[in-house]
Amino acid sequence: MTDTILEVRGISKRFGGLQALSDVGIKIQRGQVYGLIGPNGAGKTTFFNVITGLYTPDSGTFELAGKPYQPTAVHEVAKAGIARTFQNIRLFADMTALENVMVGRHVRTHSGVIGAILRTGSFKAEEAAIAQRAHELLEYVGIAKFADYKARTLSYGDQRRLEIARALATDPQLIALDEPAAGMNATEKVMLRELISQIRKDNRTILLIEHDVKLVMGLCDRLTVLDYGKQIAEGTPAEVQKNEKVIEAYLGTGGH
Ligand SMILES: Nc1ncnc2c1ncn2[C@@H]1O[C@H](COP(=O)(O)OP(=O)(O)OP(=O)(O)O)[C@@H](O)[C@H]1O
Repeated sequence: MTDTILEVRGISKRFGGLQALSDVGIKIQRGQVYGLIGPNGAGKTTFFNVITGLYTPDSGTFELAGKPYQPTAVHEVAKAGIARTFQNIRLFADMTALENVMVGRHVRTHSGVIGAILRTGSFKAEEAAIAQRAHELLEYVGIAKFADYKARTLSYGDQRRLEIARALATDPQLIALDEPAAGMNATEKVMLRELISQIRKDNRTILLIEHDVKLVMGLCDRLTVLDYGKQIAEGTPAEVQKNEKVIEAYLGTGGH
């Protein structure tokens, strides 16, 4: 078994006259927290959208756990083992927290639509198991007490935790978090950091887009820095922090 979870090479994506990504490649090892940073508009979300099947790249190849992988449809990506959260939270607002996590879990179930309509014995048993697993995940992310609350009534920070629980429900090989700390206060950020560390300790691999540089530097094993769609640096946080191009992109005339 390979230790590389995701390897992508040569990803390019153009929107009209704008080259959003130019020949970007990353390699994420099992158990790593891998960061993706860069100034506004650098191409981070586009990259996430490409690897999770929302955008079709103009070029590039993908391997997931050593096998060729084609991120076509979003549900296929989840089945293949990549789960994600969104910069703009995308929960089912009028469903309970528990139901939101159960939806994520259905990616891994077998009874299917016919079983659901006929409410067969195996369907009911499977639903009970899904509900139990969903409860465990709500506990894991620290919001079990809100299991029966509608998602929209949860605080911003708790909604982000709920998105993480829903992503974990698919049993991903890789969980991709798009700006999980956005809009969080300092206390929520500390809790998020603990949660991400815990997810890693539990042998999950994490790809993280985050604007909070302190959070990224503290959490990531390696990171890639994008600027205007180009990969300007790759390495450990210590290496990246010293990189001239990175300093220029964030602080110099290239800052945008
Ligand atoms: N669907 C789209 N159509 C046209 N242009 C797009 C589309 N999605 C992104 N872009 C453009 O591609 C560039 C990269 O955007 P992207 O959202 O990937 O950057 P980002 O690094 O995630 O930025 P931010 O930190 O602000 O979220 C931007 O110039 C953006 O306007």
